[in-house]
Amino acid sequence: MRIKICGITQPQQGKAIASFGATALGFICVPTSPRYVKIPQILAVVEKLPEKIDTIGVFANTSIEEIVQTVVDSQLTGVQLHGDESPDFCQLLRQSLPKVELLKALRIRSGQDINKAEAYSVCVDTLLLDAYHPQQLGGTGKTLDWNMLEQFKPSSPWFLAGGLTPDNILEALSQVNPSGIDLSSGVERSPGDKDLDKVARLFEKLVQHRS
Ligand SMILES: O=C(O)c1ccccc1NCC(=O)[C@H](O)[C@H](O)COP(=O)(O)O
Repeated sequence: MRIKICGITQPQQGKAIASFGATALGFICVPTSPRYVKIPQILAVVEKLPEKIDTIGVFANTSIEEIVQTVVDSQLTGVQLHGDESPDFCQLLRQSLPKVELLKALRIRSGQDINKAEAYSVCVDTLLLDAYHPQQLGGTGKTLDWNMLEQFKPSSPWFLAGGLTPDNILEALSQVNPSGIDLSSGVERSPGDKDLDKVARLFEKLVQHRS
């Protein structure tokens, strides 16, 4: 299972989280977020990481030019679209970045939002299901209604996100079967400042899940 820790801002924390076993780190490229990082800050983290880890830039409702520039300059391996981007936008971005993993986040409020998944499955590599919040796009700490996802089996791989913590991860994984999990505020001291003790506890729980 892929394990993505999102909202990384500090090189030493990124390196430590990679050594615990994260398979992907996320960088918030959304200026209104308290976890916002610019290109030099992302590069400072990326340069300390082992090559095999995925590095994902998270964007929302911005231009293709801005995304491409950030991906190239920050040496990112993936782009997560976390706003209201349409399938057409995803397809255009794919043409500009054919070798970069493309993820589309869907913020789930109802079954209707889940039904949108298939339209994106054909134009992105991976889906990410996050909780809906009326004011915030992500990093909200709100959980999804996992019951709604018990039968969710899209044609592309998908991450479960939204309010996951070391305390609830086993319960979540007992109900749903994602290809990966994504955590941010559940392993933080404050926005952008990861709590390495919580990250360690998460990986202990994931060992229990496997055995
Ligand atoms: O984390 C942010 O501040 C953020 C801001 C704007 C768009 C997306 C953002 N985060 C995206 C993520 O992938 C988070 O990991 C995801 O929303 C889960 O967050 P949490 O509920 O805190 O685990």
